[in-house]
Amino acid sequence: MADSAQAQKLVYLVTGGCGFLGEHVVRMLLQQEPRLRELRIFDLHLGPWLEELKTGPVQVTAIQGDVTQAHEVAAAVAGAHVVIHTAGLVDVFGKASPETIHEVNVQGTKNVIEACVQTGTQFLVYTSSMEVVGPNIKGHPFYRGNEDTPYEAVHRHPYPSSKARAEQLVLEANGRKVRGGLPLVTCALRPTGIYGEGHQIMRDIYYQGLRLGGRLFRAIPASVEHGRVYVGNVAWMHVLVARELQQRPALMGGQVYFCYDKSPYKSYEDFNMEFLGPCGLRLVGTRPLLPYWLLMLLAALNALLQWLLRPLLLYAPLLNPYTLAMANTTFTVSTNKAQRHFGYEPLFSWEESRTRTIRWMQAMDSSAQ
Ligand SMILES: NC(=O)C1=CN([C@@H]2O[C@H](COP(=O)(O)OP(=O)(O)OC[C@H]3O[C@@H](n4cnc5c(N)ncnc54)[C@H](O)[C@@H]3O)[C@@H](O)[C@H]2O)C=CC1
Ligand SMILES: C[C@@H](CO)CCC[C@@H](C)[C@H]1CC[C@H]2[C@@H]3[C@H](O)CC4=CC(=O)CC[C@]4(C)[C@H]3CC[C@]12C
Repeated sequence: MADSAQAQKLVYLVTGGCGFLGEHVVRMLLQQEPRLRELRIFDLHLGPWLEELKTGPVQVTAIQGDVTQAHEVAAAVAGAHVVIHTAGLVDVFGKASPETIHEVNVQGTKNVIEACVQTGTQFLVYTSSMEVVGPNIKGHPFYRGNEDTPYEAVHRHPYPSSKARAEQLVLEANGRKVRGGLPLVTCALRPTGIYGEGHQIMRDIYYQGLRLGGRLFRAIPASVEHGRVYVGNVAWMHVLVARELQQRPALMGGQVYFCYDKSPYKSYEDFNMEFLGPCGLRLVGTRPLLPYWLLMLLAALNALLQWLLRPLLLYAPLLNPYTLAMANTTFTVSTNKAQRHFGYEPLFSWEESRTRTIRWMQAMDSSAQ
């Protein structure tokens, strides 16, 4: 609990607070951070659900803005004690140009750092990604690794390259003097593939399954493990890290933490079936139905079609050479660094995470009918 001197004194800013993860961080802060006085939510697109939050005891300030615009960021950051920077362009499907991805993820992060320095905000938590590590372009497995596991991180795709550069900038900024002379304290959280209520890709896969008559066809061997973590636990880690960073700056400043919980190690497709199965979908095949070379060919064909059609329309299917490589390369984490450094334990068990996700999918299903 908060000590009385600090009760309801703090101003937090969440960038990207209307996104999939951002909304969970916002709601978690309101539930779990008793020292909050004001919560600022900064996003390119504000959600209508923000209105319901404005009736509670914490002042909720919605700010429509763009992280690529330094002056908008500085205005939002001024007077905040803590910034949680989750805003980002998450695109591995070729919807946005590499320049736009760089602008939002790298320049946007630079703007957030500079705003903290100029306005005197001392604590910055950055939502990074497992992708800053891998899987790398060589397809090397990362099997239950931790933050110190050696791995050749080599990126070509704009999304992981931009996340890696932004993370580096955030970590390098740790210790810089902010206005007033105090040191900036930063750290980065690296979620693996996040799932849970509001997950757009899960929604897309679900509707794809419905279009295919309630079936999905196995494309990836069941033996390939893909790390997943429940959105509620990722949000909880953000809240805890932001709180503890203020108590233990020397230990936590400049550190990276993978986001983890008790979700089981499975292939991307088998894991999704934990939710899609109870919603009536079936995964056909115990082994991939198509040989890998044929999948690669289809993925390459999709990439070619995307390029050819670009002047006319946006063709951005789930399967492309990058997403195929992601799904087909083992990448799982096994670590207790967050527990050791700031006492993190998952707030939601696997059973609860699964039930909540299924309930959300079933509600989505009935509202679609
Ligand atoms: N979804 C996943 O599995 C993972 C996501 N992440 C990271 O978590 C963060 C949040 O991702 P999601 O919630 O999945 O994505 P999302 O797309 O649902 O949320 C991102 C939010 O940022 C906002 N945003 C985008 N460009 C902006 C700009 N120029 N100015 C202000 N706001 C802007 C969007 O409007 C959106 O509300 C991202 O930084 C992403 O890289 C990391 C690991 C896994
Ligand atoms: C080959 C298809 C056959 O079913 C399946 C294609 C699945 C892909 C769309 C996903 C497989 C792995 C996902 C990524 C992974 O979970 C890590 C991520 C981290 C992030 O920071 C952002 C999201 C993502 C890139 C995630 C995106 C979707 C996949 C590539």
